[in-house]
Amino acid sequence: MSEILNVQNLRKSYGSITVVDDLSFKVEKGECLGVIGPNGAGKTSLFNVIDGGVVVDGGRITLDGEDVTRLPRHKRAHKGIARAYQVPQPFPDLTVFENVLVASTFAAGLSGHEAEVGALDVIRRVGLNERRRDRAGSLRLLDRKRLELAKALAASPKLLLLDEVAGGLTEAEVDVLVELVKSLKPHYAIIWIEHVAHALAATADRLMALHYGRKLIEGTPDQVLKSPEVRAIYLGIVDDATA
Ligand SMILES: Nc1ncnc2c1ncn2[C@@H]1O[C@H](COP(=O)(O)OP(=O)(O)OP(=O)(O)O)[C@@H](O)[C@H]1O
Repeated sequence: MSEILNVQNLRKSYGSITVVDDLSFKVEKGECLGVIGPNGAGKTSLFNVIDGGVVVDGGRITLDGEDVTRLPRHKRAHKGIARAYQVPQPFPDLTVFENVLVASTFAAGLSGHEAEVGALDVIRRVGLNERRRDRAGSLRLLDRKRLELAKALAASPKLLLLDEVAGGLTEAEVDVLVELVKSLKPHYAIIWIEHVAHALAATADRLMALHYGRKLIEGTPDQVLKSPEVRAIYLGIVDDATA
């Protein structure tokens, strides 16, 4: 496997509040790193500094060996960082195909036939082929999540940032999404922020728990979810051993 993202000693503060505190980790192609932490732990802030929405105060971010720390967001997108959001916001009056075509045209810089082929390919991969002519506004939530993923994939990313994409889904729908993310895993480096811990446990190779912007622990899902620190701080459970 090849290293796609390497983050070293990242720091970001807003005044006296440090939201990303000396954070270092790596993600390889074919790997999914799950990120958990209580509200306000700095998970969204971490995605913001990785995708270039927010400029870091210190540290270094490399993508596939190239330093992107000072690049603006749109340039990082062209280099291969794509993000899918919790609340999909497609153009509701455009079809599924047209929405993805917009992404493959502008984010991937494709045009004409190439853009159309690229859009149809990712639509198939997320399981929306049957619905490609439907208005995005008519889709149920799971299909809107699929469309959100297709738009991110249309940019031909190396690194896929999944920002609480399981939010709002039923248990059965989460299972479908988990299978979809698993099918994508071999082709990308994935970081998945999620409050639905069992979705991450089923998908991620490693979990990283954040607390006040700091890495609390990183390890296999089992190691992290069973660790006394995570149980105490993230899940609010105090073991006898830590009480
Ligand atoms: N632009 C900003 N200015 C000031 N404080 C900010 C800003 N953005 C985030 N914060 C603060 O940074 C901290 C981390 O927020 P962040 O949204 O990254 O946490 P989170 O782990 O994603 O939380 P949640 O699970 O609720 O989404 C919070 O205390 C938040 O209030």
